Amino acid sequence: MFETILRDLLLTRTDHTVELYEGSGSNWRLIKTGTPGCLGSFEDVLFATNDMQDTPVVMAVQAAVRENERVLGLAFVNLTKRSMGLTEFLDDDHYTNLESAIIALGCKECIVPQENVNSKDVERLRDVFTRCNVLLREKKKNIFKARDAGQDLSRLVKGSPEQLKDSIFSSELAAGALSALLVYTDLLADDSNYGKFALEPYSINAFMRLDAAALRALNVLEGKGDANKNFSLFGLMNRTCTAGMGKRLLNRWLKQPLLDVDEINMRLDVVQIFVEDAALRQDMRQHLKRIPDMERLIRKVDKRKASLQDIVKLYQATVRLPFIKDILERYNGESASLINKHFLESLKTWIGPQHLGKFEGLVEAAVDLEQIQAGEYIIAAGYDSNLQNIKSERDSVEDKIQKVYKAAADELDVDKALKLEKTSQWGHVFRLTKKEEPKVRRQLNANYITLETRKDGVKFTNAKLKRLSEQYITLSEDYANTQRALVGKVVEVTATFNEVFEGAASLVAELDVLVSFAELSVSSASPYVRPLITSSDTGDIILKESRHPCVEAQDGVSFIPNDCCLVRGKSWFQIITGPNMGGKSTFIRQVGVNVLMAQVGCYVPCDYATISVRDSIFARVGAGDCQLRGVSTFMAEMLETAAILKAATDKSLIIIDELGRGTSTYDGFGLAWAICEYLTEVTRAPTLFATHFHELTALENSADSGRQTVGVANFHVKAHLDDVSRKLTMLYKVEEGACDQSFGIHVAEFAHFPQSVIELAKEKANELEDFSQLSKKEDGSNEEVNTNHFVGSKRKRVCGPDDTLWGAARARKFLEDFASLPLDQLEYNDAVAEIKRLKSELDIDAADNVWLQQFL
Ligand SMILES: Nc1ncnc2c1ncn2[C@@H]1O[C@H](COP(=O)(O)OP(=O)(O)OP(=O)(O)O)[C@@H](O)[C@H]1O
Repeated sequence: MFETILRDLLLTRTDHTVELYEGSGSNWRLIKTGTPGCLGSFEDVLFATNDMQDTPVVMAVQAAVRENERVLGLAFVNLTKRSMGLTEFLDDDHYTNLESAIIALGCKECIVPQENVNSKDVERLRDVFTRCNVLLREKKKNIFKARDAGQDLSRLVKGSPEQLKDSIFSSELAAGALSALLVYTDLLADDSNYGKFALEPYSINAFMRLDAAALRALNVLEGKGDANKNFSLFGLMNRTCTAGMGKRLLNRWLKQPLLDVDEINMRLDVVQIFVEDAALRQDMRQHLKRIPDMERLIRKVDKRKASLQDIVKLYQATVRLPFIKDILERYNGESASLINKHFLESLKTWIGPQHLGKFEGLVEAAVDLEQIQAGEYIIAAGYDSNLQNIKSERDSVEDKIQKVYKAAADELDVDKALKLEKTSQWGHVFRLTKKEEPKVRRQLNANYITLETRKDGVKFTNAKLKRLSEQYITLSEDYANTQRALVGKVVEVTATFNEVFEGAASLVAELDVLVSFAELSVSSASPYVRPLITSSDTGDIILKESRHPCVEAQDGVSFIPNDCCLVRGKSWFQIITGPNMGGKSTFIRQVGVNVLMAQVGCYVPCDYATISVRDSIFARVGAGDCQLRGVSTFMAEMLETAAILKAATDKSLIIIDELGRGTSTYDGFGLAWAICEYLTEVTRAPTLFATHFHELTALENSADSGRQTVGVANFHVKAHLDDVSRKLTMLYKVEEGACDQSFGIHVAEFAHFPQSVIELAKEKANELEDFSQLSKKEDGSNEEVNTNHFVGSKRKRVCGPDDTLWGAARARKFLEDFASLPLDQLEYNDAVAEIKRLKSELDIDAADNVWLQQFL
């Protein structure tokens, strides 16, 4: 139960710290502390029976304003991986850069300087951490000072301190954050940390940027409520088989998709090898499967907490490495030089006699490998002469004990009823059953010492056995102490190989994930394909017959594949309309998921794919759990959209689903249109915009109005409505062109609404449709007039897309003409005449345009 509670508090909810006290009465002592970012000594409990899937990171952040710009200094420590880093960057009001750094680093906990004010700014900062499920703790400002950072860091970090200077002194803010973090984590108090940490170069632009909304929309990581493991990309892609290491790397890779075309192709090359050669893949899996979590074992060795069993596990991993090398050497295809350079060269050095060969020799000499079968991990007696002597002496005492036993059995003449037993209380003793005891009671009383009489028999000894037993106990203690000291020495020597182990562990983890990608690609019902990758400035995003990997993997779903062609200047911005439940969300998300998978280095669920690298994916889909954060659904939607408008560039990918549905139809449509215009004209990112506002489809023609857009195209998801039975069948096929019906009431019928509710809904929808065409005259009679309300569930348009488009272009012209009048140079009367002229021209043009008339 303790393990379960601990897992919930520290791994799932990540909003608590845990302290464990030991004692009784009024005397209690704190013995363990853990927080989501520093699991501390709880690590052993948390991962005693479960693999460690993720390595938590704790960070420190402090902000300052320089020349009217917000600068953030960030430092982070990964205590499991023993790595740390620091960076400084500019950020906007929404802290979008900070959010992507939190996601990419897998931060679970953050410290910030205590602010006395409860400003909007601090609130927004807090909101970022809440959104990302990070425990935020405020710490005294004075620990965020850069003064000792350089000195402290040089004690903790491997390598020459000279190299550190640049990182430290280039940013005082980040160095201050690092100082605070070192105080908070108390790393300097434990000298086993000295010289052990790797300083990682980190830049917020190193990987594809993902924010919390995108992670959620694309189902990247496992969620608590997931019905099965294929619900999330992590669950689906996790076919890793090493204990823990592969899982953790996959977790990290999913949060850090690559940007460099060559790096992506390198991963894809390796995946391709294992996709194409099934035997190679199977053999590799067989060996990877037997590799324990080397990273955790190394850490135990580092902390000198490893047992002999841990050392044996490391040994079992190292003896597998030559097999892995042999499998890699069997490959002689096109990418042989890559395999050689990336894996084989280092692998060969590590397993050679100078490195792991020595370690294997140590284990084989020191550990009694034969006893392992019996589950005993002990130092072989022959490894140490002292140990050997103690063992021989103890063996001879044991022989003598056997002789005494035999003599007693002869003397008491109770045949086989006399037993010799080893107890913890008295050492070796004799035991007779209660039934036999009366027969020899006289002899016992005369020559033996009775120790205990219980149901299971009488325990007794004699002077000889007592003396020998005491000798045996002393020798056993000596033996155990000598064993312990020797295990300590073995662990000490093992620690000298840690750097090699670390290299080998990361190589094995990488192979594990890449083989896992290959396994997924070939084992799916329709195989995946290798994507062609182009840089972000060139190429399009073309996915032929693409699928959503997680939806496709659900039982009972027969997935209908769809093409998606985001072509620059033509269909870079796509508006997707169609009935509820028609598959719009699934389609737009699947494009995001495919792009993410490709940049992680995996094959994609398509028949053909070419992808222009994206530096970020922004997604606004679904409401999420915003109520918990004290924000209304609509406000959350607006906040997420604001972040997209601020931070997206032409190198991003934007996915927006049903924007503006949380407010009135008018406001929603207005916002949606304005956002689309901004995205097509300013941001210019490839975008998939799923909407129920059919009027938005008019944007497609906006290029005709002379504006520079990225290429807007309409698509719709198809559904079939049977005229006779009124049955609606979703075809899930995405086709070109707009759709002008929403079928909302049909979907309600599917959901088995009471018939009376359905009927009323239809009636009211019709009323609204009529209302949009009829306006009541004052005398109460109905007269058909042209109104321009965008209302009605089916939104039968009084003004069509062409009206809107033409009208908007004409209105723009009027405003431009008006703006270009030299009013300051004209006489008053001339100015009035000019304006009247413009107005009357507009009136004439607007006579046939329903949309324009509403403004006149
Ligand atoms: N291509 C497909 N092939 C098979 N089933 C699909 C496909 N796309 C979607 N579905 C199924 O249809 C369901 C509804 O899809 P989705 O949520 O994408 O519809 P939607 O158009 O966004 O609906 P709404 O407008 O109501 O939000 C999905 O849960 C999925 O089970």
